[in-house]
Amino acid sequence: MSNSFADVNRYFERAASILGLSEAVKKQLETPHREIRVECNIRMDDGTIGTFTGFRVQHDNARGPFKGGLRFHPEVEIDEVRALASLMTWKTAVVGIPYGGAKGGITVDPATLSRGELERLTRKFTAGIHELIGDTVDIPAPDVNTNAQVMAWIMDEYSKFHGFRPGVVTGKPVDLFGSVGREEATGRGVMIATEEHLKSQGKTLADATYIIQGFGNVGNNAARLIAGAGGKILGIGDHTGSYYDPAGLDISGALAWQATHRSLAGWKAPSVQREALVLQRGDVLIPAALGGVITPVVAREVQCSLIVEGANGPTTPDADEILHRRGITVIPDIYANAGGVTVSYFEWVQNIQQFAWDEARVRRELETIMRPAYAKLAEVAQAHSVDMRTAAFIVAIDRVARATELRGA
Ligand SMILES: NC(=O)C1=CN([C@@H]2O[C@H](COP(=O)(O)OP(=O)(O)OC[C@H]3O[C@@H](n4cnc5c(N)ncnc54)[C@H](OP(=O)(O)O)[C@@H]3O)[C@@H](O)[C@H]2O)C=CC1
Ligand SMILES: O=C(O)CCC(=O)C(=O)O
Repeated sequence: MSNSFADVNRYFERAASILGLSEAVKKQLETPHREIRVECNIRMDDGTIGTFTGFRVQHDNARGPFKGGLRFHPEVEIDEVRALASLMTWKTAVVGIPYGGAKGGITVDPATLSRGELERLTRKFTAGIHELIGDTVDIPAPDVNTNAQVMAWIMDEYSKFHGFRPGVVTGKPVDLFGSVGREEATGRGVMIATEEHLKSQGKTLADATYIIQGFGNVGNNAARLIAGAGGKILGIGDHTGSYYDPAGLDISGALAWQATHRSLAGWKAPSVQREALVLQRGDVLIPAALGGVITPVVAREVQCSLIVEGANGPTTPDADEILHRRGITVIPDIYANAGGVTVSYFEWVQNIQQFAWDEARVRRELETIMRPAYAKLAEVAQAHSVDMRTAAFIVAIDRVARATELRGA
């Protein structure tokens, strides 16, 4: 399952036509600025040569340097990277941080590589794109199957060409100019987005039950934080196992199991089929794995009344329409999962200032961005009588279009 650029552009078109943008401006905003494809040949541990393909799509930089994660996954391909890059443009605009949008990826299953092979591949990719990234140009960060260590290798490889520039990537280890709070930031942002919406309904996080698909960086931090705020998590799952208990799952137990076994496989809790997890009964569904998982078939059967998109592009446009008709509210990815890039922004600011913030400050500043952004979307949704996704795209496109016009051709 992957994201498609055409799908993102259906959402774009819907909002752009409400804004009354001309065809020329729409085309300018939709079209990626630059697409990089690099062949990465590395020496494998067994002495053979491994050939992998890496991509970086720089979608738009009207509002600041290109910004977005790097994904290592067997399904990475150019159309998906384009889709994810454009989502980054709209995401950074929705939360009003001074960036454009980009995304990268390498078509590889990192589980099949040794640590040494992974490092050589990361360095090869960095060497292939180093002239086109930089702390004022394009700033990668973690995404699916990449982490702080991968960012450290990118920073180190980049420094061989350009000297010490820690702001070239974010999501670095805290011991290597990373920011406290970046690791959990996307999950924390998902929690804040959920809390804001529940608040608008007169409820708290503790008043709802949750199903979370994906138990990686986004999913497990969202689960931990929501459970910590009193929310009852009924369902969780990763690639290896899905679990559902209407009485509530022991999230601390799941996290401890994952920490020692590196996945949820074998965890002792009532299990369900992987595809069935998102269809179970609960109040809030948080997809936090891959794109395209909420298809029209799923949308017709989902039982939760609120979907908070931790993943990028989890809902296809046809499914989105069905959810809308069924009265199911969707808090869209470009707002709901923006906590990660927001704390990446804080990391970049700290790198530039060479001054580290404490965790309390990171959390406080994240709240001051995420909470008013929700209020803005709710206001626009009401003013235009549209759903929250269309409202988010209206806010984002308006900001990017204004910056583009002010900068001129
Ligand atoms: N990391 C970040 O800061 C941000 C991430 N996102 C988005 O959030 C989503 C998750 O990213 P992230 O948490 O970083 O990635 P991770 O690689 O840390 O985790 C991905 C999770 O999804 C699970 N998964 C993969 N395929 C399936 C499947 N078919 N069914 C169920 N679970 C599956 C993985 O399971 P397993 O480990 O068993 O393979 C893992 O638990 C992505 O869409 C990403 O683009 C959005 C904003 C920021
Ligand atoms: O932290 C970042 O720069 C980007 C994270 C990301 O890839 C995303 O928000 O989808």
